[in-house]
Amino acid sequence: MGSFIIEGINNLEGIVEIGGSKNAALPIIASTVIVGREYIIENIPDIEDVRMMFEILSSMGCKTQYDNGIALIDTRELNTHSVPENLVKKIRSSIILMGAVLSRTGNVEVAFPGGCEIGLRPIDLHLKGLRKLGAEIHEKNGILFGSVNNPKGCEIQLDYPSVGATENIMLFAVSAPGNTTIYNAAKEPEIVDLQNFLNKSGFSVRGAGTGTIVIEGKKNEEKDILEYKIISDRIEAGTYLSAASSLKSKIYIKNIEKEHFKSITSLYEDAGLEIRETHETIVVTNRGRLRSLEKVSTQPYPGFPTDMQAQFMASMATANGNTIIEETVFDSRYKHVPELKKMGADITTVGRVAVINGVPRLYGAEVDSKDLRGGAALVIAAIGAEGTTKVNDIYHINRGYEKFMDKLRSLGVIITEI
Ligand SMILES: CC(=O)N[C@H]1[C@@H](OP(=O)(O)OP(=O)(O)OC[C@H]2O[C@@H](n3ccc(=O)[nH]c3=O)[C@H](O)[C@@H]2O)O[C@H](CO)[C@@H](O)[C@@H]1O
Ligand SMILES: C=C(OP(=O)(O)O)C(=O)O
Repeated sequence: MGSFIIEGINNLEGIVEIGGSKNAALPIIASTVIVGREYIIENIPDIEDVRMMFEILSSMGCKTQYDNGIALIDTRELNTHSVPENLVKKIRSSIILMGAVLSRTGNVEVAFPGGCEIGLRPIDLHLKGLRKLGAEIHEKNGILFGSVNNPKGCEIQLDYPSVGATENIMLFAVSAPGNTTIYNAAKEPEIVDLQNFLNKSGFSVRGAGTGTIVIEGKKNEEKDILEYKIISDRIEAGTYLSAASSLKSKIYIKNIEKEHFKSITSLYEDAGLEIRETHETIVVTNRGRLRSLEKVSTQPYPGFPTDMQAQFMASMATANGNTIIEETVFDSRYKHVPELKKMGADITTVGRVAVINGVPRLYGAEVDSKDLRGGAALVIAAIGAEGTTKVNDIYHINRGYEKFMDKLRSLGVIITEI
């Protein structure tokens, strides 16, 4: 399954360019099936999850080509409403195809999705929303069968601002006649990107980025080739920021949308990183050991993202003092903790709370990556550790980080893949 070997070093220096956002690209690629046409989408990250989404679309009769960040997608010949079970189970965003395929064909068959194992991850809010819009959905042997005769816009109050449920409902509501209003919608920048994409496609969505999204359902017969550019990945940018945190470093992080990751930069500034912003670049300087922070809770956007929790924990593992982290979004997202402890970290978890007692140095060890961000956090920890670290099962990391090894090398990290 592949491993990284990382030699601990003394400082990071260089420039790293951030790619397109995984969590924006995946639902946008899924939404291309709603209208059969050709699309040219730029800034698509070169990652395993995207390759998987292309494989799903290809298996359903669509054509996809990808080269150097640009995808050509042709969904005119979609020939099934059945999403292949083996592929659906590999990525989380495959569930978003439910709303998109229902929109296009009025029917869908899809298994429960995969993705990182970071808790229960039910899809009750997706199903509740789609049903309210008129879909009939039942489950048999782990497969969801959906059909719709008379979709109708409606008001949907989400019990929690779920990213996936908001996206799924948007993709079905765009073609359900009448207005749909989603209350307590997720506010993530990736939702705004999806709205922008849908509007450019000829649909009518407004309010994304706030808790209330209004979708005017309508027939969309646009046929022209559609061009779009995905936003950059705020979590990838945050991950390189965390790489600078345990060493004396000066790195330039390019191609960012800095307003999207204010909650990340402000936390690292509080911990002692110097961050200077120019238009699309931030310059991060670390002059020594970071300070611990009293308490950090993960929250839906605009709060501190759960997708940065593991990397932030790796940073705080060598900070001066104790930090408390509370993971409020997922119920089981601490699988990186036992691995960080193998490297000498002093961390105790009780339920969703982790107490990190910063130690002066971590040391190299053999550790296992259990999920995407947890795996990245182990690499971050290894960069500042004394000695050699072997991080196993790096396919988790490759799901969501584009050219991770090459980008780290460009910052001076001594890393090889075996
Ligand atoms: C591909 C993608 O975009 N993944 C992101 C998306 O995941 P995802 O869309 O799965 O995350 P959600 O926002 O839906 O989940 C947040 C919380 O809501 C719960 N929940 C969700 C749906 C539901 O029907 N019922 C329910 O109880 C989940 O179990 C979890 O505890 O947002 C997460 C939260 O920012 C990120 O960590 C993921 O990187
Ligand atoms: C949890 C994540 O991804 P997914 O929802 O695709 O599993 C993530 O990107 O951190």
